[in-house]
Amino acid sequence: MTVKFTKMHGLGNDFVVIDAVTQRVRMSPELARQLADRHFGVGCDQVLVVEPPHSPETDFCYRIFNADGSEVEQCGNGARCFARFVRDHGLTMKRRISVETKGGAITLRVEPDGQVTVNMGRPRFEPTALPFQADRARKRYTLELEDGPVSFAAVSMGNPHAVIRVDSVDSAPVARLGPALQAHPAFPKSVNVGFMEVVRRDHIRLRVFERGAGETLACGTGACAAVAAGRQLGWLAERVRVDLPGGRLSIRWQGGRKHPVWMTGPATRVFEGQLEL
Ligand SMILES: N[C@H](CCC[C@H](N)C(=O)O)C(=O)O
Repeated sequence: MTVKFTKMHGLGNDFVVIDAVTQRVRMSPELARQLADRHFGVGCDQVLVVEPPHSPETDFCYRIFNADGSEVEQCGNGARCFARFVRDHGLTMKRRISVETKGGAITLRVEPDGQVTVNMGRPRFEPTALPFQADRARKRYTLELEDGPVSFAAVSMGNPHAVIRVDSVDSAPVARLGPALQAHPAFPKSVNVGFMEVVRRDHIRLRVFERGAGETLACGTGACAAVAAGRQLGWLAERVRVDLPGGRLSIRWQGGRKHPVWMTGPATRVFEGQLEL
């Protein structure tokens, strides 16, 4: 069976995007792994599958599979690429699109300049962001790892994040600490590990070792989690420029439990292709 796909990226965080609205596609963890393989498949950090909505309030459903085949709750860069994909493929003419994900419904706005603004929902700092029980009031946790204690903020953007403040992202031990935290019993579902350098109150640099994909060139939910954590800890302003290895995102969070995190950034189409499944 021939299935069309589009290769896209959000600041270098790359995706294979498949229209399962007009095509009959049954995604599986095994197929996602095959598609994501950079030698035997197309190659990507995540596979995104666009499906019809389950509820009348939303326009679409979109499913997210990491390169390791795990299906996850949310993907910020993927959401922007999803919005561009459904318009480019004539699945909608809307500029304001609502979509269901495993982590909840989000709304997207395609700007006249082609950038996409996403309401990523409210950040959650409760221990639900951490499977182990912890003091709700605590804004940072410390775990004893082999190399010593590591302090981090725990934030859920629908998917789990641990945000570590570092002096410099260039020298941050991303390849060592990322996997160590992900393997820790405190995170039985693993975790996305962000390394945040605060340049100014309105500017951070960030690297993210992602769950199910390793270090990526950008992570949208990671940028939202880092800004929410930094603001919660009093280090950041409401509007923050986030510089990731693959480029820049604009993140805004007013703070407080009621307000969502807003993310604005690009969505790029690389090529169209087709698969024999
Ligand atoms: N690796 C993430 C999913 C992709 C998130 C990232 N690509 C983004 O842009 O938010 C997880 O397992 O929760």
